[in-house]
Amino acid sequence: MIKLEHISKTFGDTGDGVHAVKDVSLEIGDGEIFGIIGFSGAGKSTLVRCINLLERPTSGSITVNGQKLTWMEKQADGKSCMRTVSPQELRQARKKISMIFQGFNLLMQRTCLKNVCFPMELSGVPKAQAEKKALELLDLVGLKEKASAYPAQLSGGQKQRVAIARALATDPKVLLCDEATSALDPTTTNSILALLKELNQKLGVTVVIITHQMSVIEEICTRVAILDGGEVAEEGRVEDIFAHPATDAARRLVYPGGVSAKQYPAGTRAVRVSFNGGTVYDPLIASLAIECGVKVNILGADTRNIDGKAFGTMLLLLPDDPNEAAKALSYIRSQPNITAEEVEYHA
Ligand SMILES: Nc1ncnc2c1ncn2[C@@H]1O[C@H](COP(=O)(O)OP(=O)(O)OP(=O)(O)O)[C@@H](O)[C@H]1O
Repeated sequence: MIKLEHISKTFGDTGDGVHAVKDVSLEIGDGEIFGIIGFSGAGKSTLVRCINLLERPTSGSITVNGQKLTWMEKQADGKSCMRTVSPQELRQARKKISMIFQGFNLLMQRTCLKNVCFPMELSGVPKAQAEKKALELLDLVGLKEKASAYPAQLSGGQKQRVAIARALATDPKVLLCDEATSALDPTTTNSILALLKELNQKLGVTVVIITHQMSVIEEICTRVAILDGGEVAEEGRVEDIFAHPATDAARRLVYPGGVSAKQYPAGTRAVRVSFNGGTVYDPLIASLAIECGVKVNILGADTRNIDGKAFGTMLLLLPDDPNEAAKALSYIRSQPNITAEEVEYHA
């Protein structure tokens, strides 16, 4: 379990410094794949780097794998001050909290095998034992045949696989992924996300992913926190956030293009249909035509399929005939897992 309590981080002076993270509290369960998403500058990297104290928070308590890494302590003058574990305890704790990065951070003069051996060398694991484990890990990430290749000879996706193998060398319980797929093309991104999901299931490792791409969250996370201006704007199950993005930040991330009615002429009647997790591709438009004899046009759509369920919104043009429009509206409203609102038009 990762428990963050009232984490704040200010760079520079507390007065006029940058408040990168403001009073963030989160709990991430063992074995979860948890996403932290936000726009550039929202404080994602800073927050995730607080989890392993690569960044020391200004205040707040951090507990990882049952161990308090920072905590607040009352002083004689009544003020609270932050305490941290000793450097030696932190080194031990970090073995169980690995991290991968957007830029892979591989050692370019070392072969893939030696890169994976590196954390084991630091821990004093005998060479033969380290090499045996490194080969197993390279096999696990599908790159055994690249053991003696150098990072420069690998593609971006392969480099990230080596970085993942290296991150697993200390048998971590937590894997922090800082924009780990942002430098990769969509196909490679998907293969790395599939690998992370597989490792989560096989090894039970807790995965924390920070990203600015909702598609990454959608692909593998079960829960997500949305950071906005250093604060948690929203937190919850991915499908709930997709169904009902309650904050402006969530709406901008979930539906960046939005579905706007403003581009259509005044007087047009339309209905905004929100899909709240029913079976995907329920043939709403077709059944409107067949069961009600009403034809509607799709003006815009921004829908997503998450685990076989439909989320998102669709803007439908209602027929000019008021009776037909009423019929269509009442049919749409009678459908399960759908909400419908008539859209107001402005000239
Ligand atoms: N070392 C630093 N010194 C001063 N300010 C910093 C430092 N690191 C981050 N910041 C500031 O803290 C804020 C949050 O930055 P952070 O990198 O955590 O955001 P982010 O959400 O990860 O952004 P991005 O997606 O662009 O990486 C930004 O305003 C940034 O300029």
